[in-house]
Amino acid sequence: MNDLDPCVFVLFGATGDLTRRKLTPALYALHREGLLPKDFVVLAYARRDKDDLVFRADLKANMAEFAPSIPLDKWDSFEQRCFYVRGEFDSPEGFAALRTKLESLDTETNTHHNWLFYMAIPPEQYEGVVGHLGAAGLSRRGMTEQGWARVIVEKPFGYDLETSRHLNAALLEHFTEDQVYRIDHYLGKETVQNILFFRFANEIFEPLWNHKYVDHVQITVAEKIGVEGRGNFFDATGMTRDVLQNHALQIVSLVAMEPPVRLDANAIRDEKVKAIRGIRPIPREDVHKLTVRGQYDSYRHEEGVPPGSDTETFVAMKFHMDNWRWAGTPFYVRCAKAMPKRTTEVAVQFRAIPQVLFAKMKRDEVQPNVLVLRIQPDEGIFLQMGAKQPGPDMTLHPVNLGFLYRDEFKDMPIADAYERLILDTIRGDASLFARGDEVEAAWKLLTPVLEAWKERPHDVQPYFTGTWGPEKASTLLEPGQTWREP
Ligand SMILES: NC(=O)C1=CN([C@@H]2O[C@H](COP(=O)(O)OP(=O)(O)OC[C@H]3O[C@@H](n4cnc5c(N)ncnc54)[C@H](OP(=O)(O)O)[C@@H]3O)[C@@H](O)[C@H]2O)C=CC1
Ligand SMILES: O=C1O[C@H](COP(=O)(O)O)[C@@H](O)[C@H](O)[C@H]1O
Repeated sequence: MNDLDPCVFVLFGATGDLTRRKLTPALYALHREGLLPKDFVVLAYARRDKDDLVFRADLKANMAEFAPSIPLDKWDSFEQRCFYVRGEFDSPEGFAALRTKLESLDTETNTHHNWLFYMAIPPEQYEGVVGHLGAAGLSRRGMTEQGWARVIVEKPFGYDLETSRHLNAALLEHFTEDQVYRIDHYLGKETVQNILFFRFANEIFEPLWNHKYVDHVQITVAEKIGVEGRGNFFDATGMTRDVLQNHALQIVSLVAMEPPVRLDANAIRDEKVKAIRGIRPIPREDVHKLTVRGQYDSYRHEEGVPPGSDTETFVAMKFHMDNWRWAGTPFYVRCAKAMPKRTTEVAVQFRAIPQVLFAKMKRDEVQPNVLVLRIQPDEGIFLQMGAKQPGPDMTLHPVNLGFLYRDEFKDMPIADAYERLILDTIRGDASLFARGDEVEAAWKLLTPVLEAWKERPHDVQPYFTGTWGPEKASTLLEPGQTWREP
């Protein structure tokens, strides 16, 4: 056991997809590994007529469906920690009953009035639930002497700049920013966290990490799958809102940021928000030159997608950075579904050599160095170098230096991102969570682009499933640059 604060994990959305697919396995895995606080209980607040026993059976069924490989050897002790209270989201009486239940759990289970509220619910319900928590005295804004209250909010954090500001204001009416944990599950991925370690624990790369040595950076978030039955949700959202605004921009900020003054939540997030603010706004007249949208061929036949939909399943953007470190080094970001493979990577392409020694070779025979941070799958880091191919000729051959997590950390499987992030909320460490100003900075950059796209809906280019997207994406690149095939 550990010295984490005891607490109650109050779950809103106990029957939802996120709870079934992600939260149940993560909570149980943490319990099984002995990583939860000794005194820790899960309390679901939901509208369906159930009791503790039915709720526990449902959780067990989630494990069978979504995490069958995790042994249930410690299930009995886990389910003893799980409770259910019935209530509506719009009922003050329901929230009063929740308060009574919390207080009785605090006494019975020694959870010290520490409450963690998880919003695994549709975003349109956030404001109402948070308001009721405030009205019932559960948010305990600014009160610390009686234990802590924290709220975990799931993406999307708004739909554009205005709605994100509205959501932040609604949260801050009842909680302080320090109490709010906005989850972006990419930040819980081991290899995304490793971007920070790789950059700031290795002296050799930091001097090269700037416009003088880096020609450009490519960030790819590619999924092999299409919308997989989520057509309704996805068609109203699109790839830009679903992935680029959050996951991809979080990666951009970690790659582009300056070293934080210390490794704490606000110092890290101060630098990340500066990095996002450093991206040059895309003027309306340049939107069609700096962004490309695509849609995979069978998208309009997916369930829930209207026949004439112009929603993008592929998006690529070119970002110029208006800061000292990256001036003149573009960042290319592409996020897409129905790609040839599932892969997320950062490729830092260094500048070409001056060509003096190899003047007789064609330019593209001397490939510039590329550093690839592979975030998933086959997590690892590779540095592409040029080496002499054995033999009588002076032939250059690209080779890789690198490591794979699965070889290097054999007995340390990579945990699911939700495990790490839930643990951090209990620890009270918000380093891997998006702060309100970061989210707003991202929307400030993208909202004008989304607005401009509305005027040119037919710019969405078709592409074949299993290809790297529309040809037009290459028009974003500068001469001599090509999109990588990860
Ligand atoms: N699913 C995923 O993989 C991911 C989800 N998210 C985010 O997580 C959140 C939840 O998503 P997801 O689980 O997919 O959503 P679901 O629609 O599957 O689940 C919603 C949950 O909220 C409950 N709920 C909705 N309205 C009410 C209401 N008026 N009163 C009481 N309960 C209500 C539902 O209860 P009931 O069963 O009674 O209707 C259900 O438990 C969303 O914000 C989503 O964007 C983020 C990343 C990934
Ligand atoms: O948030 C989301 O992310 C997933 C991709 O996550 P990954 O961990 O599998 O890379 C994406 O499929 C989904 O549309 C989006 O909402």
